[in-house]
Formats: sequence, C-alpha cells, structure tokens
Amino acid sequence: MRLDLSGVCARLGATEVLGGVDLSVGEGEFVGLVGPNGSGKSTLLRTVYRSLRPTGGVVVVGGDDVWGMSAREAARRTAAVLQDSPAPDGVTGGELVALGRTPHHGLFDRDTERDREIVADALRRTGADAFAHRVVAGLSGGERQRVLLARALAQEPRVLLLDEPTNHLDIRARFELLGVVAELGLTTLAVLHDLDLAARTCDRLVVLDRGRVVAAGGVLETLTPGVMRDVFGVNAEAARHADGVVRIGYDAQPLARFGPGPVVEEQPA
Ligand SMILES: Nc1ncnc2c1ncn2[C@@H]1O[C@H](COP(=O)(O)OP(=O)(O)OP(=O)(O)O)[C@@H](O)[C@H]1O
Repeated sequence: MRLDLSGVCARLGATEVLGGVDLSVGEGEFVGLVGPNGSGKSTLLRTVYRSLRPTGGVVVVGGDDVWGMSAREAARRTAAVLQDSPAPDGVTGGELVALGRTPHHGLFDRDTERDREIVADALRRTGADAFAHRVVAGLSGGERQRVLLARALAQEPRVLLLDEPTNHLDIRARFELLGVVAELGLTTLAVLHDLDLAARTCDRLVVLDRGRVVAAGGVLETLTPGVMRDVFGVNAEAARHADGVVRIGYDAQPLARFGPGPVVEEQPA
C-alpha cells in the first residue's frame, strides 16, 4: 500500500509548521525522513496517523484520504511507533502488544486463537518475547521500544510510521531494530536523526527543513555537502565505500552561523 502526501500544510498554534509537503512512499519502500530539530518531522507523521488534521493538502494511504475514512479503517492501514509513548499503569508487554489487535475487533469481540498467534509472532519478531510478562513501566527505554514495535506489528498495518525508533537503543540494538523493520517489507516512513543509520537502512531519504522538503531521493543525491551545510549546519561528505555502505565523514566543528555559539564576555579595556 502506498503513502502519498500532496501539498500538506499544518499549523501548531500560530505557527505554520508544514508549508506544502509533497512526499511519497511506494509499496514496500523504506523512506527515511530526516531534518534538523524543529523542522516538522513529527508533525508530518501526525498528519498521517490522524493526530493533527492538515490545514491544507491531502494525505492518501492506499488510494484513500486518511482524513476521509473512519479512525478504525485508518488504524487498520497505518500503525505508528512514537517516542516515549506512555503505557497504561501495570500493563505487561504482552497485554500492550495485544492492544494492537483493537482495530480488527468489534466492540464485544474477545481475542481469538489467531489474535494470540499474531501477538506471539510480533513479540518474537521484535525480540520482545522476554518482556511479555513484565510490566512495561519497568522496562528500559530500549526494551519498551521493542514492545511498542511489536504492538504496531500486531496491528497488521500496511503502512508503518516510526518516530525516532532507535532513540533509546544502544548501537547493536539500533542495527537490529532497523534490520527487523527493513525485513518486514512494509511501506515504512521513519523519522531518523542518525544519518549514518538512515543512509544504511533506507531505500530513499526525504530531507525536511523549516516545514518544506528540500531534497528527496537516494542517499548520495540527498545528503550532499550543500544540504549538510545549509540544512544541518555541518561540513560533511557522504561517500559510498568499497563494501557498498554509505558513510558520512563530519568536520569536528559545527558551522558558526548556526546557533548563537558560546557566550564571550567582553573584557574591559
Ligand atoms: N503546540 C505548539 N505550538 C506552536 N509550535 C509548536 C507546538 N508544538 C511544536 N511546535 C513547533 O513546531 C515545530 C516543528 O516541531 P516538530 O516536533 O514537528 O519538529 P521535529 O522536526 O520533529 O523536531 P525534533 O527533531 O526536535 O523532534 C517546532 O519548531 C516546534 O517548536
């Protein structure tokens, strides 16, 4: 199932956070959404998982406007793994993952054997089975992140949205989690801050800056020295190495014109 945004605008308070975003993720494609802090990445995801209605433009999942369908239908098509999603008090990993089945149930339906199999499979695929009987609030950030991904998988979505899914993870767990996601073959749009990880994992990247798409395409087409300088404020160069992996070499110093820099007190003459 494809995801297509066209001309999407969004406001938060008086601020226009998205100023006409066009973005597509093809069936089974893994697209990384990157950009500096405050560029509108999380806001863009919110317009897709129906937490923030766009003020303009259209968000289409599988050929239909997500804001024109029922919340239940939208949840059958799209699942989101968000940063620091709160879990209800006392709920275990297994119970939280089972909540992913909700969009597939009628009001009075009970879990079926198939539901239990799907939940067990989601826990196994994300390496979260060890947390099935543990209270989610007592899990580490990385452990919780796996459970949240398992919940999203239990939802059996056709489109997966990830907002900084590797935030709490150690380096090995980062590779593992994104490897799991890549192998799912789902249509995936993931906000990632780690550009090296994004370059390794994603089929394509979309670079957002101040609510607008400034580059989209293959890793080397998007993370050009100009984009690294003008959007991210660093001197850096991405290059494909002999093993086929794109790595980014950074200058140690951020560019001076980004941010106020250190405060230097004037000395009396
Ligand atoms: N309630 C609000 N009212 C006004 N502005 C807001 C509100 N919430 C967020 N913003 C602003 O909207 C902009 C976009 O925020 P958003 O969280 O989408 O950015 P982001 O690219 O995901 O950032 P980060 O990388 O830091 O997570 C930011 O400048 C933020 O300060």
